[in-house]
Amino acid sequence: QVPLQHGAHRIGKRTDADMNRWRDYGLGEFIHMGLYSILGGDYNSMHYDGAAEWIRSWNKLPHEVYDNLYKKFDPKNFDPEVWARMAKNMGVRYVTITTKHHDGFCLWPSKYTDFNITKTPYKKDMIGPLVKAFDQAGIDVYLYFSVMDWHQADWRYDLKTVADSVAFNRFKTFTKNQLTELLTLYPQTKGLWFDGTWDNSWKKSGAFSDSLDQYLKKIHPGLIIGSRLRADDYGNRHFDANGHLMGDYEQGWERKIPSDYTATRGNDWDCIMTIPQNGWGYSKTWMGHWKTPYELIEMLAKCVSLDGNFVVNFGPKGDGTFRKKELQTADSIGAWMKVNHEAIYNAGYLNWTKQDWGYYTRSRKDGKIYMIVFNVPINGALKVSPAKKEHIKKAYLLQDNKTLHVEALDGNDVFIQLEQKNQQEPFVIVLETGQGG
Ligand SMILES: C#C[C@@H]1N[C@@H](C)[C@@H](O)[C@H]1O
Repeated sequence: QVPLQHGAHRIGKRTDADMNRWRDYGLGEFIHMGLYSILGGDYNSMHYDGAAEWIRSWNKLPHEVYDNLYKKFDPKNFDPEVWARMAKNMGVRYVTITTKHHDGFCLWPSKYTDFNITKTPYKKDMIGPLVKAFDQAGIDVYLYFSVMDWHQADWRYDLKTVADSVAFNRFKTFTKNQLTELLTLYPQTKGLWFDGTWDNSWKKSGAFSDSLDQYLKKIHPGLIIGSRLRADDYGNRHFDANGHLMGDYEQGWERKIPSDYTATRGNDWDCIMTIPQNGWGYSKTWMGHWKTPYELIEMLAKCVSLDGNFVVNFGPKGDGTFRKKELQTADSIGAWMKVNHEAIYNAGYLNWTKQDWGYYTRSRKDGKIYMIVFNVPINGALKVSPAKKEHIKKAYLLQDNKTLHVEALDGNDVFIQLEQKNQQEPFVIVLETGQGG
């Protein structure tokens, strides 16, 4: 064990009510909205082939042009109730909204910088109405905040000189002030989602990140902060020098999912996922493959089966509306969730042998076991190998309670026979089990 001042202060999962609620969400939504939403990945009839919200870093787009986009920011068709209804229909139980991305533009009336929404044609706060609308829809709100802030003169990528440290100390105060402002203005917030903490300047500020984490939780008890905020005494992020998670959940699963339960190290975690290959802000041209609803539902099932949550990202256009493909995706996921949410909400890992047909989840409420089936074998028989001493008493389809034939095999293995094999979408089988035998 390496002696650490600013490593993990808690070993193991948080067990308070706020974190138990987070653990049971299952499905979430991420929303990236900002000045980049105006450009949609294009400038001067050219298309930026990076992530659309990073277009300011494109050498074909002068910083001055980007930084003056605030003069055009006017989401005339933005309606927070529409956003909240879309999320509710999709079945999400938490939403993370960008308040300030790396460009430093604030979607709330911050008094710590003029680079904020009150200076735009739109003028009004967007965060407040969104927090209210989602909160009223029963969807918990988390606020995304980028520590890296390209607009702030005191931002530093590294701390090489005394002058760097003096400037960065001012930047730390600015950051703490803005975060205090957000939690004060929007007290319904359940957590903060930090980003832009990978540079050396922040890695060298482990003590500050530790004190900031503790300060924010003191002024907002129960606040949930993932592992992307802190650095330890040696600049390690997410896991300290002793391999312990620094945060309430692991926040490293960006566009990737753990391969198996071991990869989760038994921590809480969630995966945030783009519908296109990459790109979080609105892009007029979705590069490469964009995921179908069934691909996203399979990712959701896999995440929940490994004790995680799955968060789908949406990038509204500059006018405040969503592209048709995103609305259709939200609708399709919502239609599936309406029938099958019991296998997702309040559910998690089951230590039975993974089978090719799909994923197991087990309800944390009543222990019920679910099979979320994506691949029906040619013989129509789904193999189930329960853990020792557990045996299958009954199997039935969640959607219509139709009982399925269970054929005993060696030990307590069984085949669950499907009468028909032409399912058109993922479906759920509920298993009732007994002990002994
Ligand atoms: C890199 C990076 C950022 N992290 C994701 C959550 C997006 O905000 C992307 O711009």
